[in-house]
Amino acid sequence: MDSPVGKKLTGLVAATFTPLTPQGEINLPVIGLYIDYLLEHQGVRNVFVNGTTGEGMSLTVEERKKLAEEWCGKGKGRLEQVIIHVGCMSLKDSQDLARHAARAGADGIAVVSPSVFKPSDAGVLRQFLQEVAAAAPDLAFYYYHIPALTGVNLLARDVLEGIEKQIPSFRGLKFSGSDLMDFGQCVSYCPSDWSILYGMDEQLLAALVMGANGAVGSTYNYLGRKANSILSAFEKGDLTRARTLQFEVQDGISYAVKLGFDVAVNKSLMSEVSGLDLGPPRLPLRPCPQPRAVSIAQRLREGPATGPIPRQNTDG
Ligand SMILES: CC(=O)N[C@H](C=O)[C@@H](O)[C@H](O)[C@H](O)CO
Ligand SMILES: CC(=O)C(=O)O
Repeated sequence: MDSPVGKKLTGLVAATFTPLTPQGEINLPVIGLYIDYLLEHQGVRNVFVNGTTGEGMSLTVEERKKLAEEWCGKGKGRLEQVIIHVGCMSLKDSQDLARHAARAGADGIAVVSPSVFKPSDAGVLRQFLQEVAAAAPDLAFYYYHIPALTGVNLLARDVLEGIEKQIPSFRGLKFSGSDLMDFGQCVSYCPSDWSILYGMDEQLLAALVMGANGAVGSTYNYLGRKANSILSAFEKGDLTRARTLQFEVQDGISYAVKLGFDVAVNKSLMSEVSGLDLGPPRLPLRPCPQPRAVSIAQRLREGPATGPIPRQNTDG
C-alpha cells in the first residue's frame, strides 16, 4: 500500500447489478460467477457495489451488508478494488454501513448526497460526508456526484472545497454528470493521488481528455472490453480509434434510450449479454420486457443493421 488508505483507483470500475432470485431476494451465489465474468470476459478488475445500478437505495441495510461481504469475500485476491457505496437517507445507516465495509475488507467507500431532505449548500453536504467518513477513517473515501438522480444541483467543485481538511481519508470522486467544466475544475483542484472517475459512459473520451483517472459505470459490466480499448487507444494518442469506439458505445446507448432504458432494462441486458441470471429488479422499477433486452444486446453485438444505402451512379 502506497498511502495509509490504499492504492490509487484507476481504469474501469463496474457499477454492479444486484442479483435477485425470482422471488426478489438477494441471490448471493451469483456473485462469485459475476466476478469470474468481469475478470475473464470484460477485463474489469474493480467494482462499485450497492450504487445506483445495484439498486442500493432499494435494499435494506442488512441486505447491503450481506452483498458487501460477498463481493469483498469472493473478490479477495482476484479483484483489484471493491468500493462499497454506503450512502443512505439516514446518516446513522450510512455510518453503520461504513463501519461494516471496513470490517468486510472493502478497499474504499463512496457516498451519494441524501436526496429527500436535500443539503441546502455544499458546506452542509461536506459535513454529512465528513460524519460518514469518520465512521471508517482508514478507508479511502469517495464522493458520488449524480445530480440528475439526486436533484442536488451543487457543483462538485464546490463540494470539494477544503474537503481534504475535513476528511483526511478523502481520495476522490465519481462524477456522473455531463458538466465537463465542473468536471475539469474538480480535476484541476485534486492532488495527483486522488482519483477522479467519470460516470457517463457515453462520453468517457471527453472526460479522459479533461483528465479523468478512470471511470465507474453500468455499461462496463458488458462493454468493459470496448471501454478498455478506448482507454488504451487514448493512452497511445490514437484519438481516431478512441472516437470510433466511443461512437459505437454511443450508438448502443442511444438505441437503448430510444427503446426505453433504465436500471431494470440495463440489468436484463447484462443477463442477456453475460448469461448470468441476475433476476428481476425490485419495485418501484418495472421488469424489463425480454425482447427489449434481446434487441439491445443484438445492437451492441452487431451495430446498426444497415449502413447508408450505396448510391447508384446514374449521371455518367
Ligand atoms: C444513472 C446511471 O445509472 N448512471 C450510470 C453511472 O453513473 C452510468 O453508467 C449510465 O448507466 C451509463 O452512462 C448509461 O447512460
Ligand atoms: C454508475 C454508478 O456508479 C452507480 O450505479 O452507482
